[in-house]
Amino acid sequence: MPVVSLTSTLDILVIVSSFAAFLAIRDYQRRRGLPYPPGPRPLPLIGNLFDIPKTFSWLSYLQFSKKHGDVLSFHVFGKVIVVLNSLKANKDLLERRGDIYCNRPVFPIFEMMKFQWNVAMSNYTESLRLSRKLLDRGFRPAAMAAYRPLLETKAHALLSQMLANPDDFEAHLNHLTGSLILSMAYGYEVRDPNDRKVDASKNLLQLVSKIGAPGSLLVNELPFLRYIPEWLSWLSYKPLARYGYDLGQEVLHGPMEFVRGTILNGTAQPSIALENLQETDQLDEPEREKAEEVITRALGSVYSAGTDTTASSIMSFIVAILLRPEIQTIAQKELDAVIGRERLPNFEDRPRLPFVDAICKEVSRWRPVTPLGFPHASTEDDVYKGFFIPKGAFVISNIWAILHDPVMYPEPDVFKPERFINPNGTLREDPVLASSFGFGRRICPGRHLADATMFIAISSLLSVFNIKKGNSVNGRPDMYPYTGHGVNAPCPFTCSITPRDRRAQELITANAPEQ
Ligand code: HEM
Repeated sequence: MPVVSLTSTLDILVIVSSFAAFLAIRDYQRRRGLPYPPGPRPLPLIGNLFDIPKTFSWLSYLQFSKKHGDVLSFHVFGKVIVVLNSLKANKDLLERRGDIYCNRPVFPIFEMMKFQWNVAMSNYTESLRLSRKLLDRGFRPAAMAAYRPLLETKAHALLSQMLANPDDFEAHLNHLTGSLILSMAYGYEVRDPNDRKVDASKNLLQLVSKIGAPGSLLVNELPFLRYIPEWLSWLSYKPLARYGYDLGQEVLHGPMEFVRGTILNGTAQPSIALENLQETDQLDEPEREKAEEVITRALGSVYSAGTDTTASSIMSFIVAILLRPEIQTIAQKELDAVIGRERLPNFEDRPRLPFVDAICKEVSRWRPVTPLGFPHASTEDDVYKGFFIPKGAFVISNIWAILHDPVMYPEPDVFKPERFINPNGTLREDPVLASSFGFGRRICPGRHLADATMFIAISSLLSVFNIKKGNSVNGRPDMYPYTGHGVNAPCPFTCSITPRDRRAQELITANAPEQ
């Protein structure tokens, strides 16, 4: 008996080693002998699984890049993940070779959620191209100029909510960004502070940001785990997928059903949905259905991507003021000199408010809300700097590394709006900052809206409120931890937001929009 079992063990070893050798030779031939980009040494089978932390992975990638160079590769269960840590590598690949790096990687959990309808998850297909066209048109700078009165009104509503209930500042910021998108995209006015539509998009983005990073969920690395049946409750991914599916469908169809209802009863408000649906009127049936699908997908995608991102950035602005209160004093001096105390700021003031503008820029640099952007995937084998990048590789932009480069930005971890002010007091434009919105064909279509929202919210808050430290954060003053997820937001904290004086309070009340 022992002889037989020894033989079979040897047999298995021979079969496994031969298979591994076969895979290694096939891989070598495919690479034509070229190496993968450098990185930490992978373990057999699991590869670098344990080298990729579930949170704050951008910091680990940055450390690895100091040892191995700006283009890294990691291997997890045979999947190749390439991380680009410099502006040059991102521009060379994602922009100059944008036709190769325009797909999105496959995430089994998102397939289980049937989430491919979302533009951010979709490959660069014809339907995606049409959705992008619609979004690029709907959120282009000229369109943003037309939305300025809406943005200003929403900022005034933010101020009056802050005055009434300052402790709920996070909810008010989500309300601002969510209600803006719902109004622009669907003509839907959010009246209730607990509106489910705002919560649904925020919850969806938070879920996606938690489960969509490499190494964050085992089913993404071992797709067969998706078949674990539901009765093995704590091992099965099916309940999570169903929760994500339901949330996704609510975000995709809820507001569009609202628009269709208002068209039928004649109360539809101007919106990107209405404008595009009207254009489909002349189309015949199959084309019309396809066009409606493009509109639904495109707008569902901005609704899910545009709320939590901008709100989290404005939360980081509050954290920055708590850490460097003197910045608030300088900004308020500038606001008082340019605008006075008799009115609230508007977009026409922006060119004369370089310091406030520098604060907005520094927030995006200091705490980029999507430090790793969203992964691209390559559509064919490629070679860069002599390294082999296989078709289907995950390609990740380490936006954090670019915006924390100490040569470009000395003392990168310190919040310093001054770095964007020229010696003559004017604003220093910095094209590198655009990296916070990604690269190439998949660059964020909402970047102009995000920029305008941040300016109007930050300038309005500074003009009438004093933001100061609250009690403490978990007993540790001056510590403002972040989630470390794909959307990197501050963890809940307290602070005091009070009107600067009686005049400020009157201004807020006088400008509060009617509910
Ligand atoms: C501070 C705010 C924001 C930041 C930092 C941000 C950043 C990003 C980044 C890094 C990407 C991935 C780009 C790439 O793949 O290279 C992205 C994609 C996207 N963003 Fe934003 N974003 C913000 C706000 C918004 C807003 C307000 C909207 C909606 C109006 C929006 C809609 C989208 C969509 C739909 C995509 C997917 C694009 C695609 O896959 O083709 N984002 N964003």
